[in-house]
Amino acid sequence: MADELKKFREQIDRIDDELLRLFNQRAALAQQIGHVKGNGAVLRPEREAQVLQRMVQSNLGPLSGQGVTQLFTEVMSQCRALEAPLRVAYLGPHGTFSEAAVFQRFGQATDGLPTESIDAVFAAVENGAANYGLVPVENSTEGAVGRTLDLLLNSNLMICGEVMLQVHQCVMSNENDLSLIRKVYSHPQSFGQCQGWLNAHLPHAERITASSNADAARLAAEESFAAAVAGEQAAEHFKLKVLARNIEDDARNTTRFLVVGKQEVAPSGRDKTSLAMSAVNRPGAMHDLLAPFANNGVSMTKLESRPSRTGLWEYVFYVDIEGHQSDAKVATALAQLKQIAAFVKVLGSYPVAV
Ligand SMILES: O=C(O)C(=O)C[C@]1(C(=O)O)C=C[C@@H](O)C=C1
Repeated sequence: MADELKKFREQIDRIDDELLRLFNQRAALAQQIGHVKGNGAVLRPEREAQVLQRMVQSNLGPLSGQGVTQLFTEVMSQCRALEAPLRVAYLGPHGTFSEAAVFQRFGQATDGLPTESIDAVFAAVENGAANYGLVPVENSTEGAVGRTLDLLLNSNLMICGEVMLQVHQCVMSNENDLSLIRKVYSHPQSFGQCQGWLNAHLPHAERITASSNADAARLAAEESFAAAVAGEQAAEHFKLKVLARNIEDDARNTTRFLVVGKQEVAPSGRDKTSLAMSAVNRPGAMHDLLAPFANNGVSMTKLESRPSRTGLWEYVFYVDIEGHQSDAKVATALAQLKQIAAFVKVLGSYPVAV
């Protein structure tokens, strides 16, 4: 048994030596690419998406597709950081799901900049304090994030990418046992996602709303007999014990985030285009707006409406379509749409989340 273990570990050592040599060879190439780019953008979302897709497709296992994605995200993160530091603004404080989404997408060699609001994320990118921003746009249980949609409409920033984060909620506390909990802090959205579990396991604990999950964890850390519902990252940050994991009522609970920046992203081969549009006020106008997509064989993956804020009962429609704005079909559909819509703004073309 001991002999066998030793033999396997020697093989692993040899593989690690080889991996290290190859990682450094890859990193040196990234440095050379950095010089070729000069002052151009270091982050190339389309290239990163292609690298991840190719690796997932060629993966023969036993590593999972998600595992391969995580490994290569970190490899690219380290390589990219040798070209230039990457600063990404997000909705803070430390310990939020937004922070987790930043590191899931960009890897650990990233400088995260927590801000106080979604507005402040946009402002940080606009004024150059951050290279990119990451903002929540919709949750599978709670729906659209209106503030993000409104800001996209009025900002010059473009959507450069999307991130899908599986949201797992935990109960965390200074206490060791659920039976001691008298108060639970959380953000209203998280309470909404965990109602069933809380009713079953903490029916008598008072539920107190906090401005973010991370703030809930901070409050719970300052008290006895209190707990917070938040992501595991908040427990680590505030040194709380996790008393229960995955307490969300829907196990598929997912939040979609957008990466915003000043860059137009080139096609990756698997892209989405987001746009905002409004119809002239006459019968059938909405139907007409959707016709260019159907007529050109462009699939719509999302349709969301928001009050336009310019007149009573006028709406802006947010649409996601498959394909890049430079694809022939998409370009034709957009040209036709511009002829008939009262207003159209392309918010960006970007790779589908890998
Ligand atoms: O191909 C590039 O442009 C690189 O800079 C290399 C690399 C990588 O590590 O593969 C790193 C950063 C870019 O965002 C894309 C890819």
